Amino acid sequence: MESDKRKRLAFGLYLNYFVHGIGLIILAQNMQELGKLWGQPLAVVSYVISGVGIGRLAAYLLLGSLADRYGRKSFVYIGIGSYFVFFIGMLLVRDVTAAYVLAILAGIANSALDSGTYPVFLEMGKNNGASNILIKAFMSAGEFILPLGVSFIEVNNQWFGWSFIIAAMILVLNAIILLPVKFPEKNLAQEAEQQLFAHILAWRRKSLAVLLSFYGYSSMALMILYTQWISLYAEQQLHFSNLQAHLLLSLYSVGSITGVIIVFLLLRKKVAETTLLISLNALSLISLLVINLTSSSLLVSIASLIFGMSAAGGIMQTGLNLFLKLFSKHKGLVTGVFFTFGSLASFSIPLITGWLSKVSIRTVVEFDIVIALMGLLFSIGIRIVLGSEMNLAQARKRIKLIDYLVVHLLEYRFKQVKTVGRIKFLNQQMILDEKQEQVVLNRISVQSSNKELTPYLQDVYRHIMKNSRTYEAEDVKKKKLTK
Ligand SMILES: O=C(O)C(=O)C[C@]1(C(=O)O)C=C[C@@H](O)C=C1
Repeated sequence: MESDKRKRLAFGLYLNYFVHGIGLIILAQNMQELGKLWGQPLAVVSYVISGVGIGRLAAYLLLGSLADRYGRKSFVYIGIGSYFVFFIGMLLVRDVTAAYVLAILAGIANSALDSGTYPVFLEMGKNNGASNILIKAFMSAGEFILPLGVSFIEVNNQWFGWSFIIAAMILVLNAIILLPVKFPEKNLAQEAEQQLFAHILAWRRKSLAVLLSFYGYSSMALMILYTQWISLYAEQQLHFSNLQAHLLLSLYSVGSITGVIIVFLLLRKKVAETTLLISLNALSLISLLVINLTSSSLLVSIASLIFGMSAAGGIMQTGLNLFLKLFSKHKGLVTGVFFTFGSLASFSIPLITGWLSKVSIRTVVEFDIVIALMGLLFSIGIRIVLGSEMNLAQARKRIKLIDYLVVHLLEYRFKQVKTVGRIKFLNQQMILDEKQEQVVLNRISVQSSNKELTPYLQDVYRHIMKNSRTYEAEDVKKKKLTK
């Protein structure tokens, strides 16, 4: 794919996620206005918002598997179209049932975009899935800008619907940007990837699918719980001022954006996904423990920043990337499965924590520690099942080190061979010693711990000994000449 087209495609796809970031919070940010429009109390508006989650849950698996069959572009367009109807429709409908249907449509839009987009970035290839991490950055930018826009509109006494209209306009622009772009051939990079994962046995693949799906749940749950409860926890349990308590969430967002950049750069440097999963999950566990164990506002603030960086810096997307690479024939379906588990978290965590909060808000935060621990265990499990040899660049780095050692050992061996050669020359013995060569080859067979490798090792040694003979002969010839 030419670089201009590639840039245009990436830009369009990212811009969709900027709008999606807006879509994620636009209903919550306009609850009062929407309530007025529909003549309903806030509780009913909140009920409508839950429709988004239902739409997601219903659509992910179906759309994901269809996206594998019918190509990605149509699904990106289904996403754009559904979101467009959602944004405009929300301003037009006057009854709650219609609004609920539109909310479900937003959920469908979300799943269509995801199933159509995440696989594409991997199929564009080249940077180890780092581009998928930037999706998160564009979402965060949308989530960051919308509240500012909403308060700007409010302060200037403008119509609340403008933010909906602007979001819809960006979608129209996107539809135009993406129209002439050809998406990469489905599963183009697949062959190379499959080579890399071809050795993974069926039972390992099954265990990895289960672990990564659970990781889809835990990584989403970790963030949802934190953002929902941290301010209340800081105010009620740590006795922070209202401002300090809300600042924690802002620090979390700043951390999240920083984390996205860090994870992006690390993935480009070919750091293995499993290394990132383990270290970032460990970091989010540690920061939650700090938040739980101290009430110092400085420490808690730093911990909130680090938690945002580690738990919300694209680590969920990193898990998805790994999942996609392992099952590269079914990228759409895998995206669907992963986010179905994520949606289950968005749906169940508010229910579970609502119930736990009756005990205390501290218990709720403790529950987040349990989730972080589970996430860490899943990551370690994934690393163990996968083995550490799955990253091409990393494996090559290890080979480089091994070759360095082998070259030095061979040099040392040739030095000894030279000595043997000179002794044989003095004793007027033949250079070729078939018996000795057989001794060497037998020894290799005894020494090699992997019997599958024995014939290869013996062949390597036949070549080494052939070269030893040539080396010995050359050395002897030189000696004769200098005599
Ligand atoms: O041990 C010897 O006689 C050698 O010359 C060394 C060596 C070897 O590389 O191991 C090389 C040539 C001989 O045919 C047998 C063995």
